[in-house]
Amino acid sequence: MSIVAGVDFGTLSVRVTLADSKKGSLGTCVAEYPLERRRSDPDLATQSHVDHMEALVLAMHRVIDECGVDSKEIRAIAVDTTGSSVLPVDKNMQPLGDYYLWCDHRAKAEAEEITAMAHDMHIEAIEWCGGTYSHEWGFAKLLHWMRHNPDQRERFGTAVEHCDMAAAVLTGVTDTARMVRSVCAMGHKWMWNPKWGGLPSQAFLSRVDPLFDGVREKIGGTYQTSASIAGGLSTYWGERLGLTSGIPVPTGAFDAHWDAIGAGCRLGDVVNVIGTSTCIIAVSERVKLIPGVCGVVPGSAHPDLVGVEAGLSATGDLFDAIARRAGTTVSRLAEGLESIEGGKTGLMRLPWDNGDRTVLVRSDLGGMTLGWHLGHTAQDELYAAIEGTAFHTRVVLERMEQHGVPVNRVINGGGIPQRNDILNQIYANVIGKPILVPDGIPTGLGSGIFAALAAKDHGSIESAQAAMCVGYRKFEPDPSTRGRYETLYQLFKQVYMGFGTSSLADFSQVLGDIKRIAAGESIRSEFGHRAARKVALL
Ligand SMILES: Nc1ncnc2c1ncn2[C@@H]1O[C@H](COP(=O)(O)OP(=O)(O)O)[C@@H](O)[C@H]1O
Ligand SMILES: O=C(CO)[C@@H](O)[C@@H](O)COP(=O)(O)O
Repeated sequence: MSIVAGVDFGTLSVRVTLADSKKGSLGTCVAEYPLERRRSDPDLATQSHVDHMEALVLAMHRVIDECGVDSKEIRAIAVDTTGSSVLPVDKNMQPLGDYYLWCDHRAKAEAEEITAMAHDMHIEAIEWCGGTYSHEWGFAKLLHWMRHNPDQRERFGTAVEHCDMAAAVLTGVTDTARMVRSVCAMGHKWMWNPKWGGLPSQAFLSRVDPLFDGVREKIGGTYQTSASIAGGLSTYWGERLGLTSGIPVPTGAFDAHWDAIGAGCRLGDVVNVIGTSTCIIAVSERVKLIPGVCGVVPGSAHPDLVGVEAGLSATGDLFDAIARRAGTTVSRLAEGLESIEGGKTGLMRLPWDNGDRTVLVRSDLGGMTLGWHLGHTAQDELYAAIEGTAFHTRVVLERMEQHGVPVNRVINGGGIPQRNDILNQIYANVIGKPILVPDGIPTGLGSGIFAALAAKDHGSIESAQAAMCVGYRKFEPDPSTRGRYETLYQLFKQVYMGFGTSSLADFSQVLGDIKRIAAGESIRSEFGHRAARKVALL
C-alpha cells in the first residue's frame, strides 16, 4: 500500500484527500478562495491563480497534520479542477489576468458566432459537443478575452484550462509548448478529438475571427488521458507542499469526471455530481452523438471508455441564492423540509438562474417560479427548486437514454447529497429509480484513485475503485408520490421546452394545473388528460 494525495479544486474551495491506496480515504481538509462576482455584471465570475495555489498549500498542510501521516510517504499527487475555467497566460505560463471561471457567462456572443460558423462550415466537432458551442467553453472565453484586452494580445502565449495549469505549475513547466493537456478538458470544451486531427482547423478559427489567427498552434502541447503522467512534482512545489519532489503527477481532468469515478461509476451508471452546479457524467463503450450535451469524448472520465457530460448551470448556487434572499443559509433553510409533501408546494421552479447548460444550451434563460401565492415561504421555494433540479436532471437522463446511454444505476455524487437526504429522496421520487449515494464523502476520492494509478498501486480504475470507494446508501422511490410526480414532470417538460425553445405554451393552463395537482384534484386540461392517462398506464 501507499499513501497518495487527491486534490479537488471546486468552485469555492479546494479539498485535499489523503488516501491509502488499498483502503481508501484517510481524511480530507478544505481551504476556501474568493470568487469575484459583481452585481453590476452578473455574467462575470473570476478567480485568481495565486489564491488557488495558496489555498492548496493550506489544505495540504492541514490534511497532513490531521491525518498524522509522514508527508514524505505520500507517493503521488493528482489534481482535478472545475472545467471551462480558462486562463490566458504568456509564453512562460505567467497569468495574463484572472481565470474566467466556468460560471463566467460573458462570452455569449462569441459562443453564438462559433456555433453559427461551425454549422456553416460543417465542422464535425460541433455535432460531438451536442450541436451548440456553449458560452461556458474555452474558445468563446478566449475570444472574449482577446476582444476585451487589446493591450495584452501581444503577450498572449496560450490559454489553459485550470486542471492543465495546475499540473503544469506543479511539475515546473514554464514553456507553453511543453505543457500537457487533458483529453477530458480539451475534448469536452475545446472541440479536440484525434478523429479530426485534434483542434478544429486554423481556417475555421480564423473565419470565426481573425483575432484567432495562429491560435491553433498556440494551444499546443501533448494531449493525454489521465492514465498518463504529466510529470514529476517540482522541487519548489515539493517544498511548499511538504511532499517529496519528483513524485508522479498524472494528467489532470475535470472535478465532475473524477468525482464520478470516485463515486464508483462503472459501465451502465450515470452519476449526478451535485454541488454548486450539477454535472451529469456517464461512461459508455460505444460512441453515439447526443444533441444538447457537453460532449461525447473518448477517454475523458475513464481512460478506456467514452465519457458523456451534461448538466445544470446552477444547483447549490440556486439554493444559496434562495436562502440568501431570505436572509439565512441553505443548511438552516433546509431544516424542516421533510414536513413538506412532495409535489404539493403548488410551485414549479425552473432552475435557469444561471442559464441552461443542457439540453437547451441557452445562457439567456432566467430562473422562473410559477404558482406563487401570498402564503408561500422561502422554504417552499427551496423545496420546489430541489424538485426543479430533479426534473431538469430527468430531462437530461432521458436525452441520454434516447441516444443509447444506458442508465441502469443512478448515483448522486458531489457534496450536496452528503448533506441533504431530502434532496436524494426527491431525486428518487422524480426520476423513478433508486438513487445510490456514496456512504462517505466521494469528492477528492476520484483524484486519490488517479494518484494511486500514478503510484502504480493499481493497474486499472476498476481495481482502484474496488479498494478505495465507499459503499452506498440507497433511496427508493416512494410509490405514494409516483403519480403526482409523473404528472408534474410532464408539465415541467412542457414548460421547459415551451419556454426554453421560445414557442410559448399556454402558461395559464399550466399554472392552473400546478395548483390543482397541489390541491390533490384531477387535471382536466387536454395536456393534463394526456399526462394523467400516461400515469394510469404505469
Ligand atoms: N444542506 C444543504 N442542502 C443543499 N445544498 C447545500 C446544503 N449545504 C450547502 N449546500 C450547497 O452546496 C454547494 C457546494 O457544494 P460542494 O459540492 O460542497 O462544492 P463544489 O460545488 O464547490 O464542489 C453550495 O452551493 C451550497 O449552497
Ligand atoms: O463545468 C464543469 C465541468 O465541465 C464543472 O467543473 C463545474 O460545473 C463546476 O462544478 P462544481 O459544482 O463546482 O463541482
